[in-house]
Amino acid sequence: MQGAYHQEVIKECWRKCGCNMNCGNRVVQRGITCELQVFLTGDGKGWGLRTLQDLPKGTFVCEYVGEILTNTELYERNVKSSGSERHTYPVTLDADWGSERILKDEEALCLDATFSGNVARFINHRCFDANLTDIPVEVETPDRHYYHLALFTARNVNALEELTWDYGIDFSDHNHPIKAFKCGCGSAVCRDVKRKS
Ligand SMILES: C[S@@+](CC[C@H](N)C(=O)[O-])C[C@H]1O[C@@H](n2cnc3c(N)ncnc32)[C@H](O)[C@@H]1O
Repeated sequence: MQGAYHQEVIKECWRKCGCNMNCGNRVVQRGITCELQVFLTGDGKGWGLRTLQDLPKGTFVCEYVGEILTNTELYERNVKSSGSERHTYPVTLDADWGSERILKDEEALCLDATFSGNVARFINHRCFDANLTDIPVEVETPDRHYYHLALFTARNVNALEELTWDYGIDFSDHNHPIKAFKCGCGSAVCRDVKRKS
């Protein structure tokens, strides 16, 4: 994943720490605190998400919420809905960080926001220089098979700026089970250049 602000994993305080909810190491579990707005982008990307306040670099914006599926369940869901265009992109959870073990498909988890999610499902993609970056966060459970995926600002973001995230799509991979959209991120380093020509 891209972003100027990136660290491997955040472990937030939990019930065994003896602190309370005001502890400075309980950020993601307190939920969204900045003013966000879903808006119509008007540039062909459909709905998007923007901030209504200036956000300094490193601000927690929101969690990426979705149904937790195994890769096998996601594949079956995709097969059943083939033909209808997908409007959300499942996020693969890189479970077992730090371990050399390669997970089997039926074990590997992902978050699918197609039927159930939060405002993060309105965040549009931007190649490379997106203003949000994702950081795995361990909240409450030390189980490394599942973690929360939190989105933080990768730089200072001004009020009314659209919030964007690099979905990590390989636009040249035509064999991927999910057909990529034609990217209109507008980035000078857009990865979808060949498809446009
Ligand atoms: C997670 S949704 C984002 C919210 C979406 N714009 C909506 O109106 O619900 C992902 C979808 O948004 C659109 N999208 C996101 N980023 C885009 C981009 N850079 N260029 C064109 N379309 C984009 C694509 O249709 C994609 O399938």
